[in-house]
Order: sequence, then structure tokens, then C-alpha cells
Amino acid sequence: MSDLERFIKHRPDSGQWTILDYIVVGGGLAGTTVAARLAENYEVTVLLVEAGSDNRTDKIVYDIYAYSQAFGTDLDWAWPTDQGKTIRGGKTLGGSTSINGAHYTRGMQAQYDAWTTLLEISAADAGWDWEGILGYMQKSEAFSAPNSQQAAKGAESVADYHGLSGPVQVTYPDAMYGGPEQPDFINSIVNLTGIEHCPDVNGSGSNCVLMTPLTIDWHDSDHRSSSCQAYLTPVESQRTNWLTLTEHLVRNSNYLVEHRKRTASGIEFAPSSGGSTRYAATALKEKIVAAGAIQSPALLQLSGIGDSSLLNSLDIGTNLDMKGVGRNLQEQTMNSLGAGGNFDYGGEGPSDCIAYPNIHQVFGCNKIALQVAVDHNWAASQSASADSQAALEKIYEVQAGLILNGNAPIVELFYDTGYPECQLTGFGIDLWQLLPFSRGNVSITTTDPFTRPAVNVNYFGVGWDLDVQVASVSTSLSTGETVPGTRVPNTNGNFGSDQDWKSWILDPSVGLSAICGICEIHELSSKGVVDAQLKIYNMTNVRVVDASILPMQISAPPSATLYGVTEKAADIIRASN
Ligand SMILES: Cc1cc2nc3c(=O)[nH]c(=O)nc-3n(C[C@H](O)[C@H](O)[C@H](O)COP(=O)(O)OP(=O)(O)OC[C@H]3O[C@@H](n4cnc5c(N)ncnc54)[C@H](O)[C@@H]3O)c2cc1C
Repeated sequence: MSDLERFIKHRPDSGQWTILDYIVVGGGLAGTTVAARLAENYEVTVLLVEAGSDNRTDKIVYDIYAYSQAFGTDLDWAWPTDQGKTIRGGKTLGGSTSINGAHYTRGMQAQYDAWTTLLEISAADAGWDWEGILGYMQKSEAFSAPNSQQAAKGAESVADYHGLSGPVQVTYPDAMYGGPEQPDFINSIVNLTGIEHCPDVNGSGSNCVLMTPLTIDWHDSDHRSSSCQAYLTPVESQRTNWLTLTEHLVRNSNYLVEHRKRTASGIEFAPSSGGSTRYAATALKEKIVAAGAIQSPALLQLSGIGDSSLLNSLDIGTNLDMKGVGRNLQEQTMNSLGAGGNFDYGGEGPSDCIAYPNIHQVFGCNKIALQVAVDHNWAASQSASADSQAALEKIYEVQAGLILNGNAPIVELFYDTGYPECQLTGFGIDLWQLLPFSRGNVSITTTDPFTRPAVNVNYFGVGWDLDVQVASVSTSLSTGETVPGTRVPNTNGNFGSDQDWKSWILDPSVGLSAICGICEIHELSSKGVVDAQLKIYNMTNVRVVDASILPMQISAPPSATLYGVTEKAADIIRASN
């Protein structure tokens, strides 16, 4: 046991404060990355508090082939939402990277460049664009190019796009599917939609169909390379200046007011199992909130940072009246289609093939659908869940511009070998819209930190999002019909009415746990929560660093991007202390 650990273990019980340089709340993707980078300086002390357990030796975490077995267990926050859905999130060391699908892809250059337009003019050169983030994405990555067997199965890559010596291991699995189905899917969708087949999506353009790599470690039997496996495991025996405290939930923070700015004086935390034991700690330098897109806004609200009307209703004193905290939730919405088949998979999952079509490739020549424009009614209808109507209109304009003029992929079609499971030679397509216009929110309903916040996902709050999902179903069905060896019922192209599909979509659709936007980086006048330094506006020493700060969805799952964002954040923090 290190000196620091003894210190922590004993002082809080005696009701005294534990004092460190940095406190990081949440040991997920962002939290472990930031803590690891800060603790590289042996002269500072770092406390990382994680609500879940350390499950690194649990097969349902390290074995990527056991994907989904953690769902519904203690390792899953499983937030219930409106519309009767459930959002998954890792409640374990490594956070959602310990239970996620591990697909590693980046978005389009223009989507990252658009972030700069949302910041204060003075922050335009702060590096929140593709050029500024790419190097950090590569810093976090140790990519291993496909070997000859993987290449024979269709795996490809472009060496220049990748980092080679970062902590997060990225590669293709040895047991990857080698049957005809994945290459056939690629050929079919190219022929059907005109989408390009590209070798690697991690350059600056993601509008293509391809095989994608995973965050797994070939040096370790293709086990999951979660954020804690990447950033903590290799150094934990040496970094005695870094304490990781699992099974403790941060309840709230206390604040001092100085010159009209707030300073966090400390945090209060408690065993995650509940009870009345309370601990306290203070950060001499900074506190970093990295509790993920749902829990971070909830924690801020518990600490009196949020919409004063919500805080007043719960008798929480308002430290900072910030309407943006808990708003602007954007989530990608998924449906799955399955069919029979008669091919030999030639390997094991997870599947490797993804198509990222743009609006033209999804809607074809349907001119009505192509007339997506920033409809003021959309912003008005979503403004209760957004920062403000004006801010939303601005973001919509950027998003619509990327969709209409920038060929930003609007949907992900994930080729799912073996779905549904009961069909031994089946195949499926999981499809989800990538760039929703609908907005939801997160709000605490009680001052009890052990109660999960209310999550309002508001799927399809903007009707166009549903149109995208319906058109994607149609594209998927057509693709399915043209993949050799599959048994999609012969419908002669008559796949049912749009209304039928809308009903079907609304019933089984699930969220993808790719949430962002809820403590977004945005200019203050647009009700942003953090500035370009990721500091909460009008606070001296608290930053939010996790998925909640991303202002808009990108056309990709988020983790590759988030590793880059978090590496950049760590540099910002180190430079300012
Ligand atoms: C089922 C699933 C599949 C996914 N698949 C993919 C994929 O294939 N590719 C991809 O790129 N992305 C995927 N993602 C998304 C990706 O994993 C997340 O976007 C990413 O991990 C978010 O990072 P984060 O640091 O914001 O949050 P997290 O990684 O979720 O970390 C937050 C941490 O904070 C802890 N915490 C919360 N509240 C408190 C508190 N009060 N006190 C202490 N600790 C607290 C949590 O327990 C958690 O460990 C998936 C996510 C899920 C859930």
C-alpha cells in the first residue's frame, strides 16, 4: 500500500480532509486518460475516484467476444429513459470502454473544424479542429496493421493515419470473420448506393464502406484495450503519486466565491454501496469532472451548478445559474434487421464491416428528403431541451451544412454477422442515425446522489430523424437482398409503407450510448458550459473532460475522438498549472 493510499484510507474516516493536487471524478475513458497524463509528473498527487469496481480480470470485461454480457449487471449504469428505453454505460474502472463494442473510427475533418465556429472568437486558434485534435488522437493510439491472414480476410489500413506508440491498442482480431459475407456486403452496398470502398476510415473522411479495427491488444490474446488497461495497468505499480479509489461515488462539490468567480474547495464522496459514511478531499490545483455524459451534468446539478429553477425546486443552493448544464443531449438511435443465410462465417465476431453513407446515398433521388434545411420550427420544438433556440439554430445550420454540402455520413450501417443469434447462419444490419437534430436532457430528481438522474432522450423529437431511420431501413433491406447467399423474403422491392416502418422503428429502437452535448464546449452567450480550456465558465479550477463536452455528434462512434480530446485536455491542464 502506498503512502498516498494509507493517507486516503485513514484520514477520511477521522472526518479530516484529504489534500491532493488533482482530483479526477470518474475512472472511464476520459478520467483514466487525464489522471495518467497528470501523474506522469511525480511531483504532483492525483486522486481518481470511480463509482464502479475494478473488473479488469472479469471475462465479461476483457473478452471482446463476450460483448453485451455486462449489460444489465452491476457493471452497467443502465439509465432508464423516457420512451421506455435504457441507456447503457460502464460502471466499472475503464467506464464504458470496459463494456463497449470497441470499434475505432473517426469522423470527417469538417465536423471537427466546425467546433471552432462555436467558440468565442478569441478562442478560434485554440486547436479545437481537425488539425488540433488529430495529433492527440494519434498520441493515444498504438495501431498494429493487419497481418497477412487478416489482410486475406479483407482487413486494410493506411499507415499514415495512425499513431504507433500510444497506450490504446488498436488492431484487427486474429479470429475475425473470413467467410464471404463481409466482402459481399461491401460489394453490395457499393453497387447499390455508389458509396466508395475505402481502406481506412481514420483519415479525414468517413463517407465510405470498409472493415474497421477494434481497441484490442494482440500482445494480450486480443483482449480489450480499455482506457484503464491502456493508461493505468502498465504504470500502476510505479506511480505512487496516483491513487485510484474504486467503489466510491462522488456526491457533490463545495465551492467558495472569490471575486465573483467560484472555486471548488473540495469534493465529498461515499462508498458506492450506500450508507452514511462520508469522505472529503480537496484539490490544491484542479478538479476534473469526468463522470461521463449522463453523470457529469447530474453531479454538477447536485453541486449547485445548473438551471436555478431546477435547483430551487430541490432546495439546492445555486452556485452558478447555468441553463446549459443537462441540456442539448444528442444520442444516436439504433434498430437491427436480421435475415437468414447459407454461408460459412469463417471465424468469430465481433463483425468488422461498417458503411457510412451520406444523405444522397441514403435517400437516392428523393428530392423532398434532400430538402433538409434549418427549419426554425425544429429549433423551437427542441429549445426546452437545448441551450437556447438561437444557439440551437446556429448548431442546426452548421449540422445541415455538413449534411447537405459536406457529404457528412448521416447513418451507420453495421454489418452484424450472426444476428439474430437464433439463426446460426444469419446476418443482420444494425443501423443508426449519426447526426440527430432531436435534443434531450438530463436532470436530477432528488438530492440523493445514489438515485440515477432522469434521462429524457427524446428520440425522433424532430421528425426528420425518423425519416433518416426509415430511409436507412430501406437501404439495409435492399442491401440484404443483394448480398449473395442471404434469405431475405422476396418482396419485389415492396418493403412496406414508411408508416409501417415508423411504427416498427419507434418500438424496438435503442440508444447507442454515444451521448454527447450535455456540458458542451460553446460560447457563453450561447449558454455553453465550458470554455475552450474546458473550464466551467466563471469557475477558477473545475473542468469537465468527457463525452458531455462534445457540442455535436460526429459521423462515427465517439471513443477514438474522445481519446484525442482528452489527451489535449491533459496538455491544457498541465500547461496552466
Ligand atoms: C454498450 C456501449 C457500446 C459502445 N460501443 C462503442 C464503440 O464500439 N466504439 C466507440 O467508439 N464508442 C462506443 N461506445 C461509447 C464510448 O465507450 C463512450 O463514448 C466513452 O467511453 C465515453 O467516455 P467518458 O469518459 O465520457 O465516459 P465513461 O467512459 O462512461 O466513464 C465515466 C465513468 O465515470 C464513473 N462515474 C459516474 N458518476 C460517478 C460519480 N458520481 N463518482 C465517481 N465515478 C462516477 C462511471 O462509473 C464511469 O466509469 C459504447 C458505449 C457503450 C455503453
